[in-house]
Amino acid sequence: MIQFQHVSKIFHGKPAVENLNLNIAEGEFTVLIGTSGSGKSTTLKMINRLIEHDQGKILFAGDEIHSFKPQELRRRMGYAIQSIGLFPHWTVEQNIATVPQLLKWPKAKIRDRVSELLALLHLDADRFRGRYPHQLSGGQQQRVGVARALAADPEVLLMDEPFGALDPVTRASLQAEIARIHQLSGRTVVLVTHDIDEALALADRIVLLDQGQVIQQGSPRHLLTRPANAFVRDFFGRSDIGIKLLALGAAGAHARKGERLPGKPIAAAMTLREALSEFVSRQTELLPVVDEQGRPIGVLHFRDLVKPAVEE
Ligand SMILES: Nc1ncnc2c1ncn2[C@@H]1O[C@H](COP(=O)(O)OP(=O)(O)OP(=O)(O)O)[C@@H](O)[C@H]1O
Repeated sequence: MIQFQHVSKIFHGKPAVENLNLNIAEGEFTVLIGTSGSGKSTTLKMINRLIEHDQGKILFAGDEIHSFKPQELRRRMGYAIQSIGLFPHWTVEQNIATVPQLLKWPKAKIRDRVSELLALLHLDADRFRGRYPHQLSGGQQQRVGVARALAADPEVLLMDEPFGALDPVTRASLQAEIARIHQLSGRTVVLVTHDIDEALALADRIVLLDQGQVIQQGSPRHLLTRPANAFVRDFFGRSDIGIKLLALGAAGAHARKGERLPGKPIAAAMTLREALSEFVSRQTELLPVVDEQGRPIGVLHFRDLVKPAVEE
């Protein structure tokens, strides 16, 4: 879907991105992560030509991005950023409708789409569509920013620290929304973050950058279990790697199916990292597991945390 071939960007004689090769498949959730100044935002902005690359080729859907008009690229790619960039004198509805208006969608279709997106992001349409950005909390503004990026159902969603500056609870709930939207829509997503747990929770593929170069790329499990060098190991936190691996597994996949146990159950979708916390805080070695509808599916055994999943 998006390919970088030997791409470099040089600012004032210094490369911000150097000889970058990336292949982002359609439908894939790619997370760009790295130290501050490693070139993450520059890489993202080169995709929709907010920054023009100096060397190499960037292909979108098979064609060099210079063959597209920047406006066309930006209509086909939603873009959400930390500072949100909502228009202050426009209502929530007008902000979300920016691209559909440009595309001259009929009024009724725009209204329906705004309602649909507000519902998707858990904002009550009747209460929020007429409000102005200053009448919203920071988290609500970020939700509207994400809704705006999704409005015209873009082929690609580009996000630069979209959940930055949020409290951990709101951040976790927006992360869950994005994961759900990605699963439902099957859209290609490229997200920049410096939050390792966010990257591990969301990514199909992580691209770790340092000083404008890719140090390693692969699935979260691959980077945690087969780090290419000491930098990668240190970046993901040597002592913490086991705990981070637990965050990649779900209780449902590790539960012994068919077993039953009374007591307060945990959800099948709970990560093994959270389950570990439950084992310790409840001082138990067995936890009943239920599915989304609350039906019992089995029992998670403490000792099974370190075994491969029954099915994953
Ligand atoms: N417009 C610009 N002019 C000059 N230098 C720039 C410009 N934009 C970025 N740079 C430089 O390019 C390098 C990469 O910047 P970039 O913003 O891509 O990094 P980043 O990984 O997104 O960093 P952070 O996590 O701090 O946001 C940095 O050294 C930065 O100072």
